[in-house]
Amino acid sequence: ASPCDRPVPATAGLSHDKWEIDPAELMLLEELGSGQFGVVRHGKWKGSIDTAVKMMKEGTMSEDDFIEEAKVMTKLQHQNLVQLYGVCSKHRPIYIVTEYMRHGSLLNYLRRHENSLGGNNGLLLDMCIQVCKGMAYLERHNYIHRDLAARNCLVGSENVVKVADFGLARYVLDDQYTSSGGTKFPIKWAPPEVLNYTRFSSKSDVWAYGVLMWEIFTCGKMPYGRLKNTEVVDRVQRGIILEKPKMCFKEVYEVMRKCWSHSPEDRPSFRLLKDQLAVTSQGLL
Ligand SMILES: CNC(=O)Nc1cc(-c2cccc(-n3cnc4cc(C(C)(C)C)ccc4c3=O)c2C)cn(C)c1=O
Repeated sequence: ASPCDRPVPATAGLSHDKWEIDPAELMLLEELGSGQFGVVRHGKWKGSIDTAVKMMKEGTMSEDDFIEEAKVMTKLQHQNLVQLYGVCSKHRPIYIVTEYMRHGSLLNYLRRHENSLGGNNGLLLDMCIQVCKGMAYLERHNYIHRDLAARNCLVGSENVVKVADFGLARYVLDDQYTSSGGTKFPIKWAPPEVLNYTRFSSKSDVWAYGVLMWEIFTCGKMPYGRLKNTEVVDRVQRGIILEKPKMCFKEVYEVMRKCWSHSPEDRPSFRLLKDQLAVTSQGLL
């Protein structure tokens, strides 16, 4: 449309593309690792703000759809969500710039600190509660994660835990990851309705959250051990659930079991889980 008949955007933010970051303001530092979309580096934004910069490998992501969604994602702000600062979309590869978490993934943190975390039910339960708060915020905003797991949570200073990469699963082009038959599909975190119909919802996130609680209380064990994906699908569909981790209070295991109710309606919301875990935590500690 010609500029004259294009409506003036309601808020200044829209007109100045405030989700667009000028790459000249970014200083790229050491490599942090690589994920579904390629290499991620530590970076400094405007000279002082610590960031993580995902450099999107060509062909790994439906970029235009993501750039559209980024406008929504930058508005999701909570102390237990890894903040999306913005994108550099005027060049290729595009960059996704987020908050930096100094201790890396929760899964590696649990495995590295098993000895000090092992007996500390208070700390482990606090980690569960932090993730639950982040997920309750997403639930309130009708936002589904689609790949909640300890590997997709990050740890900052003072044992802060935040949920990362929420909603990004929708933009992955690798069908080994997106189709439930694919080798990269997170079968062990998926409820029956996702295994059978890929029907994602906040209640499928709640199932995955139960598995994440199990990961936390086992200090990062692989759910179902070395069972093949087909064996896990069979067990989940027959209602066989993960056993209680040795060091876990039975009241906490009860919460996990509710997250693994076969039908989504019987699973608690994150809102309810948050309150239940707070009560359990006061009762036990
Ligand atoms: C020492 N500190 C750090 O390492 N800190 C950090 C490491 C990473 C990091 C590094 C390498 C790879 C990945 N990674 C992992 N899994 C992913 C999974 C997906 C989905 C779509 C499959 C869910 C998408 C992107 C990623 C992804 O970028 C991350 C998050 C990100 N952030 C914010 C940090 O503070």
